[in-house]
Order: sequence, then C-alpha cells, then structure tokens
Amino acid sequence: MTRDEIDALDAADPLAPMRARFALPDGVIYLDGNSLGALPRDTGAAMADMVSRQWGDRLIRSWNEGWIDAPTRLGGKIAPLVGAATDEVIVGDSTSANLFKALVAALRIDPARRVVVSEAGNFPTDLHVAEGAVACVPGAMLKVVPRGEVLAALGPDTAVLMLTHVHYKTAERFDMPSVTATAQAAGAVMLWDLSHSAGAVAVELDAANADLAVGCTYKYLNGGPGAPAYLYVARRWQERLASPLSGWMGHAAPFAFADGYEPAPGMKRWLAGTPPMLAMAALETGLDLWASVDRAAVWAKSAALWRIMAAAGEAAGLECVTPADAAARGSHISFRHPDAHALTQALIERGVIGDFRDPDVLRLGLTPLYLSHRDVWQAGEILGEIVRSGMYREERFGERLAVT
Ligand SMILES: Cc1ncc(COP(=O)(O)O)c(C=O)c1O
Ligand SMILES: Nc1ccccc1C(=O)C[C@H](N)C(=O)O
Repeated sequence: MTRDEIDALDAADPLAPMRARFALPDGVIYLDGNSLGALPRDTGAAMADMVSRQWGDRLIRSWNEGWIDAPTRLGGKIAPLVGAATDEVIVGDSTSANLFKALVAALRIDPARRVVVSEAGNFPTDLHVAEGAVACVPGAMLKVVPRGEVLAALGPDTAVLMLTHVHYKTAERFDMPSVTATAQAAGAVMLWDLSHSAGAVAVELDAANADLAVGCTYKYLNGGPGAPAYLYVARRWQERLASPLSGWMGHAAPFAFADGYEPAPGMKRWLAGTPPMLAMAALETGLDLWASVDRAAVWAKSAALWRIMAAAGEAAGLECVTPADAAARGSHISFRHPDAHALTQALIERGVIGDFRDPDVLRLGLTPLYLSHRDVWQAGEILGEIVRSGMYREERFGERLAVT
C-alpha cells in the first residue's frame, strides 16, 4: 500500500477521534496495548476524584455512594464487549484467581468427572492455576495436550475444557461456538479465557452458549496495570455453582456478619474480599470509553491494521505465525525469528514498542482504538529497515530484560 492509500484509510476511519482520548507519549508507536493498554486521558482526573473526594471527603460514606456496587456495575459495562447479559459478568480479583474459582466450581459439578483438559502452550497462569485447582479437589487431574488434540482428549471423565480464545503468543483464535458445542456434547463445561479477545475481536458468549469465562482488563480495555479482572457465569449456572473462595463480599448478607457462609444470589457470590476501589476507578474510566464506540468498526479496523503489518512483515521476509484468515485470529501479529529478542529491542530503540515472547517470537499488538493506519504502516517501515540493515545484531541488543 502507498502512503496515500494509508492516509485515505485514516481519513475514512470512524474511530480516528478516539486517539485523542488517550495520553500517548510523543515519538512512540505503541504496539503493546495487548499487554498493557494505553492510559485514557480521563483516568488521572477520575483517580484524583476517587482519592480526594470519594476517599478523602466522603470517607466511608462512599461505600453507599457507588462503591459497593462497583463490581456488578463494571461487570455490566464489560458484558456488551463479550456478548453477555449485564447480570452475567462481575469484576474482581485477578484473571488467575477467577480461573481458580471457575475451575474448582466446575470440578464440583459431577464427582464422576474429574479431568481438566487444556492446551499445551496455553498462557502459563492458566496451566499453573489449573495445577493448583486440581490439587484442591480429590481425584482431580489436569490433562494438557497439543492444540490440535484438545477436542479428541474430551471423554466421559472430562469436567471442564479450559482454553484461551485468542492465543497470547500466536494470536490463533478458536471457533468459540463449535468448540463450546463439542465440549458440551462430551458432557464437559466450557471455560474460556478472553484476555486477548475482549476489545480486540467480536466475542458472543451467550450466542455461543458458553458456560464460564474469565479475562483481564488491562489490555484492550485500558484499565491500568493490574486492573481487576472479570468473570462470566452463564445465567443457567448461577444458582448451581459456588465460589471456593467463599469470602464475605460474596455472602448473601455481608453486613449481617453471620458466622456461616451463604452465597449471594447471582454473580455477587463470586466476590471474595473488598473490591480495590482505586483500581476500580481507573478501570471504569477505561470501560466508559467503549460506551460510545461502534464495535463493528473496531473489529473491522483490527483486521485492517493486521493486514498492513502482515504486508510489511512479508516484505521484510519475516515468518508470520498468526493465521491470515481474520476469523481465525485475534488482533495482534507475531513473527518468528531466531533473533526476535534483539529485533524487539531494536524496534524499541527506534520508538516502536512491541514485545518478545520466549523463545523466538516478536509480538506486535494492534489496538484499534488509538492506533492509526499510518502508525502501523510507519512501524512496518521501521521494522523493514531494521531487518534489512541487520542493525539488530549489534551487541547492545543482546541483553535480556527481566520483564519482556
Ligand atoms: C491469556 C491470559 N490469561 C491470563 C493472563 C494474566 O492473568 P493475571 O492478570 O492473573 O496475571 C494473561 C496476561 O497477563 C493472559 O494473556
Ligand atoms: N500482566 C503482565 C505484567 C507484566 C508484563 C506483562 C504482563 C502481561 O499481561 C503479559 C500478557 N498477558 C501476555 O500475553 O504476554
């Protein structure tokens, strides 16, 4: 594509005004919003209000002025982004903690079903938490198989199939409706991790008849570092499942201060402790940005940005490990290269921030809310220059960072 064609795409982009809603540093093309989303301009003021007015002035009265309902209110704001009803999503804890709650609850449905099936190479926390969850349920075990074998691994002993919808490394996307149907036909419950999906691609949990889902909010939802995660429980499960982390905020009447636990109706039972209100304030600002956004335009732009970077990678002779079919991938693009770490560092030196995924993947996040077509095109030009010049082989790019 020529630069004029790229500029024409930006001129016609209905999402172009969203760029001004984010505070991005000058001289940086940020292609890591799939790891830590950018800072919305309104977040600072919202947090200042939270600190000085809500906490400082209103003090404990704030719990009755919007705080106590924040987990369900924010869940309701995430719901349309994942194709759920507002009363099927709650915000709280981390994705890891929500995975644990969902897995143990699913393992308790039927004592004859004791196996959690998942994909080798899934995001590590999913597998690590599953290891921990099966250790808490007598007789339970984890079966991790290659991606192409997950459906064949389902059997009469499978309690739950746990998969990440869009793969963190390759961006490969499972077909949610058909995988969910296959798991359920085998008698298993389907648990999706939507961390790389929500805000990046269309997700229709209810239409796919999903059972359980979790996801993080600090990537495409721009909630801030370590922002609270979310949990989805399909309505038909809500009165049948209970959280193994039976804390007082999930009690039917927390302020009755009873000794015995009685789960709250609906999604509130999945809360454990007190919601982190400072973090919730930042997250709510990120979520509110989505209210006015045409989601179909976001999914279409994700695909268009991807094609621009794919063309640049191809021109530079890079091996793309992300599927070309837009329906079979998420919003990021990954290239395999033996010097992927050095390439990532060289890009960062040139102002293009992407990331490296061990052992050999350069991963570039293409967030449609705040990236222009020109940004992605320019990043692609810089990537081509770096590859062709071989400058990434210079010694200074050899040092490994602790957090990549
Ligand atoms: C698929 C997936 N699951 C879970 C997580 C993270 O979980 P947590 O927020 O608990 O660290 C990530 C990324 O951080 C992820 O990519
Ligand atoms: N939470 C983090 C903290 C520090 C550095 C990265 C992360 C990520 O979120 C990584 C991301 N989940 C990934 O798909 O690689």
